[in-house]
Amino acid sequence: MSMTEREWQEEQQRVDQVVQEIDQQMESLEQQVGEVRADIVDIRKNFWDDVKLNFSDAGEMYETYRSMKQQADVLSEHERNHRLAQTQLKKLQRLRRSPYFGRIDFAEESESSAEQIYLGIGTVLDEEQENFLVYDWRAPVSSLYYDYGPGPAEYETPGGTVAGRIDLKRQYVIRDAEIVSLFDTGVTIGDELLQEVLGKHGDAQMKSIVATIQREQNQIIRDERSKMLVVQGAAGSGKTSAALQRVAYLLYRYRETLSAQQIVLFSPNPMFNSYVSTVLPELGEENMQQTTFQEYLERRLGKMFQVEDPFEQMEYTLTAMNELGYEARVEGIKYKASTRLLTAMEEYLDRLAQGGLIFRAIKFRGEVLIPRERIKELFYGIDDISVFPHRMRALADLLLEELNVKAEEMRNEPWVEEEAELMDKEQYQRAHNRLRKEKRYSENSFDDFARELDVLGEMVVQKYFKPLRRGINQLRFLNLPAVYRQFFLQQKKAGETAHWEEMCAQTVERLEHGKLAYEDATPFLYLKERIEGFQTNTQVRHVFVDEAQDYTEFQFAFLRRLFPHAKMTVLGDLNQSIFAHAQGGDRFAALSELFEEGETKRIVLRRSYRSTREIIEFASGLIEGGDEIEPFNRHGSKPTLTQAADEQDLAAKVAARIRDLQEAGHQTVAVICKTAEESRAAYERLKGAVDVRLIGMETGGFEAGVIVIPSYLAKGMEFDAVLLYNTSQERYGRESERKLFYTACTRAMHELHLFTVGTVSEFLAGVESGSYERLT
Ligand SMILES: Nc1ncnc2c1ncn2[C@@H]1O[C@H](COP(=O)(O)OP(=O)(O)OP(=O)(O)O)[C@@H](O)[C@H]1O
Repeated sequence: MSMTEREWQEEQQRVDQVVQEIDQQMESLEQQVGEVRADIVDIRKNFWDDVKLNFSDAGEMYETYRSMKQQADVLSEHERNHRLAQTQLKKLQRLRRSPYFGRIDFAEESESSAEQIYLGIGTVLDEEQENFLVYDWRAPVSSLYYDYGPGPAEYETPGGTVAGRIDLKRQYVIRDAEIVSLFDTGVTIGDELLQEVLGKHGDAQMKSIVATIQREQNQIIRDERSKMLVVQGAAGSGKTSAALQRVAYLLYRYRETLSAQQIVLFSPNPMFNSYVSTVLPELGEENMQQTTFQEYLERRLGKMFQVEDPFEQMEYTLTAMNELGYEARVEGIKYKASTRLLTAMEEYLDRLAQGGLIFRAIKFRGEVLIPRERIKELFYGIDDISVFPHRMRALADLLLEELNVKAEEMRNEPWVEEEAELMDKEQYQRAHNRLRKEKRYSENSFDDFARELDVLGEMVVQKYFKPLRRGINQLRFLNLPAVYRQFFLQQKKAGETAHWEEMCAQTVERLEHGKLAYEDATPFLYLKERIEGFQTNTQVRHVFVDEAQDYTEFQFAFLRRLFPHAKMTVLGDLNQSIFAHAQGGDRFAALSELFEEGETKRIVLRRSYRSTREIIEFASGLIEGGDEIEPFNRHGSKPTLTQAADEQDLAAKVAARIRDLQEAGHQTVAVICKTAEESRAAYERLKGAVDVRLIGMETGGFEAGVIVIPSYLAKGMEFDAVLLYNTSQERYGRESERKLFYTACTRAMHELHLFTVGTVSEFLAGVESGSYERLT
């Protein structure tokens, strides 16, 4: 539908009016901010003048304290207002540039005339503070815009459902207060606008999608009922985008009670954190907390072990297939990810309750003070067979008592007396004072001297025992690595396992070297927590897990326990299950068991927005069920496959393609290699010919330009153009590498180019030969 000249003018006039109002509000806010700032400076300057300082007696002191506290309170209240005003000011600045992006004319059932509802990233009220010039996109009424086209429509409010009719749905692109484009749309939010948004070049930062949120995404964003929201979404279907918009929505919906600190996003790697970090600030919201599961494991276990990270494990599974013990390790990775291990471990814990825990002797100056057997005896002698953590605490108390007895005995040992004699004057004085206070001095100076020595001896022993006591309080007498090891020494073969003994032996050996493999980290931590007591986080209200296909069932069970008061939003794509532990089956099904029946909701996203139709059609041939993925109708050139003669030819051809892509104006170009090893080699070959950056685990940030990156690190991100460095059968031949290959292809927005030396991967057999172009 085309817009008449007059309509356009009228719309621009309205923009002008709103901008005027925003200007006024900004002006008065700025003035307010200025005043508050002046006040703050003033208070700070006069802080000590305004409080009455008087410390002469208790009453006065209290007065002084009160007056100081009052001043401090006034100051912090002012500072809070200042911060709020400044946030508001920033939001208005953004709104001034682009006050809204959508409009619906909605007539409630009972009324004949429609109200015009404009949607932007924040609320703008008119001068009287009565009418909404712009509604926040998260307001209840705004969901109409995302859920319906013209015709009957309804939305939920806290007070109930409001039904009516949409007469018009219009979209705007406004830049610097000028309407750039304007169109009316049907049910789905304008393909035109989406086309425009998606056709753009990518940059190093993820964008907000408020203006074009799709109906099925809106369901995810606004869900308030589910305790567990599970999203299975195709590559590029907007899972991460929806998750971030959902955070913004929750912060708005529960603004009185929920803060950004109470929301945690688990992301795949630190680089990803930087990639998504601008989305929320762009919407005028504070960022939620971001972490990786590895970061958590490190924090909990890093002092005890050298903990392997998931990408090291990945690199091993992708490169070490010819090494001894490879199969056993991969088998172990799968077993240790499963709830079979969880069950076996629970049984083990039941056995441990009766006997078999392993302790460390408490040693002092190289000698055993309390032997292991004694600790064991004490532990299993505790009558109360309640839960482990309580028994541990009781044991610690018994050991502390035992330690006191030892201290008593030790007091008169020669080394103690020697140390006591070496004590300085001050310490002597303290011993003296103590005896006086306790009225233990007699008239006999010889006895008194002995007593003094006794007290000094006690002081010496106590000083030396301090670390022991601390250790006992931290339950360091428990030998957890040995307890974990023992499990693998005793555990009988579980199910279909061809390399059981070898896997167990490997596990035991690694632990003996102070190493904890990634697959062992969560089970180990679980065992530790079950025995010592779970450390939970009761502050967090919402946990988001992105790239959820990478997590094990075991890890989910763990997260659930770690955040007992949180709702969970779990987003992933089973077709991108690239870890060895994650092959096959609907692994999200088990998630519903973490909560009560009816508390879990599943949403499936089939539409893919990232890549052109040509790229999706190519990539979906690589996986089973790929035909269920619906490409968004945006066209580009067909993917290409270039045959290279050898490694040198390969690098030359890749470099030439990179130059072409840069000339065509692509900002972000990724050369994706299978492994870190291959990435390094490719980088060495390319760096002389083109300006490239090598990305590894330790890379924290993400910038525009050309990068060389291992496949598993590129996960979750997107690039204007993707070049797959070497897609030979040798590199991508094992069935377990299929999803890795697919994941790499789906990182491309506009162009996808494959290169190969020798026979190309068999995975391409599933792809229609017409869907890509062969080059030499
Ligand atoms: N409603 C939308 N409007 C505009 N762009 C969208 C929309 N939904 C998704 N996109 C765009 O599609 C691309 C892919 O989105 P996103 O990274 O969130 O997908 P994903 O499902 O997390 O992908 P993957 O599983 O491959 O990591 C991004 O560029 C995003 O901006």
